[in-house]
Amino acid sequence: MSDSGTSISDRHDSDSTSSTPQRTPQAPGEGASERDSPILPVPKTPRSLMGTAGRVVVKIGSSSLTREDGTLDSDALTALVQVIAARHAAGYQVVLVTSGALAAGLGPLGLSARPGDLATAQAAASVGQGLLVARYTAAFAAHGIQVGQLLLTAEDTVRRGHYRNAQRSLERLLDLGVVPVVNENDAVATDEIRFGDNDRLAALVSHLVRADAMVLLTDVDGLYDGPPSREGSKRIPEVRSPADIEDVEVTGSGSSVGTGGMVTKLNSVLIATQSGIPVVLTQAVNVEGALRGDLVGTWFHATGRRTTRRRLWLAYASKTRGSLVLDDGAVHAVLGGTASLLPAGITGVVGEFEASDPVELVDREGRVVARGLSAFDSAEIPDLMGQTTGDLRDSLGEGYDRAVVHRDDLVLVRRRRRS
Ligand SMILES: Nc1ncnc2c1ncn2[C@@H]1O[C@H](COP(=O)(O)OP(=O)(O)O)[C@@H](O)[C@H]1O
Ligand SMILES: N[C@@H](CCC(=O)OP(=O)(O)O)C(=O)O
Repeated sequence: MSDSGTSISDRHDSDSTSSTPQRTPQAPGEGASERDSPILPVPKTPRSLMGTAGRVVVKIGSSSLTREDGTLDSDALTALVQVIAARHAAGYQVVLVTSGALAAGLGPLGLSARPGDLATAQAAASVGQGLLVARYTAAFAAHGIQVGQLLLTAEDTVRRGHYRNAQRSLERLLDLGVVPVVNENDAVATDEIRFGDNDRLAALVSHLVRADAMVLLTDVDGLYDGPPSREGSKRIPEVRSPADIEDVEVTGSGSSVGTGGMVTKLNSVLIATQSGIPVVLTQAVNVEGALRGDLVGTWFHATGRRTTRRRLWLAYASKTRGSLVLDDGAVHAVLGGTASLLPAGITGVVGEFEASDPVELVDREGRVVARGLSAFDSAEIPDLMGQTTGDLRDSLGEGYDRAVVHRDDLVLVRRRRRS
């Protein structure tokens, strides 16, 4: 139990925006809570909920934890810990997702800049991670708080089994009043499975712990309507839906130490808000105000309700093996949100994949419409294309009269435009 007597949350979908510090025990796992919610209105997510959000994930980027010379900024770290410790003492739960391992490892290895090759970057992160957690351990200890380190890869946040393990550890740590300190497992994450930035990791951790809100801390005070360095660019205080920021210019390159710039932050925001978790994006120095619900940075309202782990994996963490080309009717049906992809709507298949592999569903121009799990091997599909399920049953037999991608195994990437 935490100092304040809080215990694990009962994290039902309906609970996601109305938390108080008092929580009731929950058995970790998936069960009914991992099923998609029925189509219900998205609860309102005003900033004022921050003040009483029972469980918050706070992510701080490398740019906010490093000095100009690239070394770790202990003062910034101490200031952040002070704010989180106060929140913890008030009976609220915080999961900290922190970057900075690589930066912390540069000095001890005599490196002056981020290494270009993966192996040296991994070595620096390996050296730096120990130092980083030692700093956090000492800084939280000054407030009587224990920290627990969790190093995750993309797979751990979405793959069955891995996901449950991570979820169980996080729940137990929070139950014990520990502040979990999470980073990507840089030393072992290969190019294939790594995030590279911690922004999406923070969103998937927020989903995993059913956070009530997520705070992204960086070196700029929120999302600007153009690159912040450009004269005249203004901060956007509030975003109600992705359509609000369709025309905003964002770049993937950010500070010299950060990875992904604003692009990965907006991806992260999309994952969280579509899962029912509102986000505040602001400068690290504003963390106290952000947690209080002050008008700092950019507030992104939740736009959806909690989605299944499988759909998250499909949308954000899986690597597709090939693609299915859809005719216009199939594109329209799939974008409608309730139809499965039937063989009749497929006009082509690209790449080699096996049944159950993730594939992209693309329109005639090659634009990705959705991602899904194919029910057939790529080699089988040419014989099914363009045929109705009735014809297929007659010609190939039962077992072929079904969807190529079932609705439950499909996530939209492009939304139907309002007409
Ligand atoms: N439209 C925009 N609004 C705000 N920041 C932007 C925008 N486009 C690009 N950026 C850049 O994103 C950077 C933050 O990303 P990054 O360096 O990866 O930070 P972190 O280390 O905190 O993850 C900012 O320094 C800013 O220059
Ligand atoms: N896991 C890496 C973080 C990579 C990174 O730069 O992330 P971010 O600063 O969030 O863009 C580290 O600890 O160095």
